[in-house]
Amino acid sequence: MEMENITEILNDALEYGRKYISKGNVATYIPELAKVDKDSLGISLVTIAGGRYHVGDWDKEFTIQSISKTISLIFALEHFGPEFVFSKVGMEPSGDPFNSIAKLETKSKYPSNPFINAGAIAIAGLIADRYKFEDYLKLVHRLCGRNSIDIDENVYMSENETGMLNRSMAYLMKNNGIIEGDVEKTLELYFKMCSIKINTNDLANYASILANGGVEIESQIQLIDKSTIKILKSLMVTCGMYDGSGEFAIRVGMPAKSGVGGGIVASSENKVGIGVFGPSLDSQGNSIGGYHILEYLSNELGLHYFSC
Ligand SMILES: NC(=O)CC[C@H](N)C(=O)O
Repeated sequence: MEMENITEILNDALEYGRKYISKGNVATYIPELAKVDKDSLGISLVTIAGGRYHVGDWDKEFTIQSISKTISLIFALEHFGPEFVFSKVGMEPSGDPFNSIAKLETKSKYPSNPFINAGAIAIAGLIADRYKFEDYLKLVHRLCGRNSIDIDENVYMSENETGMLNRSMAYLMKNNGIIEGDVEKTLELYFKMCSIKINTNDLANYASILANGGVEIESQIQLIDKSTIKILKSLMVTCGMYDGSGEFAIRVGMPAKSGVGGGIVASSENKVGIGVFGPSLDSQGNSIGGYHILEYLSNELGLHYFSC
């Protein structure tokens, strides 16, 4: 891949993404998130050869939100194994909004996949029974390459105070035997996971490990098992962009995961890891600027998994 003019391409991508900001809105259902600057936009890109590039608001911190669901899946797969994890949650896209409770009542007591809220709460339940938030945070530090990462207390409190739909799903799953332990402990862990503060550089570091088969670029250490990577990236392709995952697969073609804080993590196999941030969201809850930035980069740099 030609990387000489990468900063120029990133700046062009940023300007392209900026045009879409006004078509979206920041998340307001978590009151603390409504306070963020809608116009922020940043990109970080790390190549598997170790090149690092940043443009825009790449060092602005935002909360990781649903991107945390990928790291809790890694944590659960590596501590409990796939058989146990997938005895609690499915592997299929839901086709419903990320916070929908509907299918838990009408279709199956098992959440459709680990990346919708219900699925991630079920996985938080597995973790909360046996581990502490600090154990999870250590994995975040390792994957993002920064030990100073911590939670945003205000966002955590805001989610805990207002997350009644998440609370309802958790109690329904407790009733149905999906959550075995303490529901409030499960929710505390889930809300803390969502409230972790990161920047796009942290996401690009993490994404570069995904692009590099689980191996950290600098140390060449295998941080994530290859079998975990296979499951994780497959789910990122099918479910990573909520019920917009199908169109994203066509337009962008990278395993990715978004969060309502405005972040998206995306990786292109054996090429690059990318983190983008733009808190203005589309109707599905994906960063609208970030989505278009990734589409631009996919086209310009040939990052689509089926690009030829
Ligand atoms: N899609 C998201 O990023 C949602 C995460 C958010 N903390 C919630 O539980 O609703």
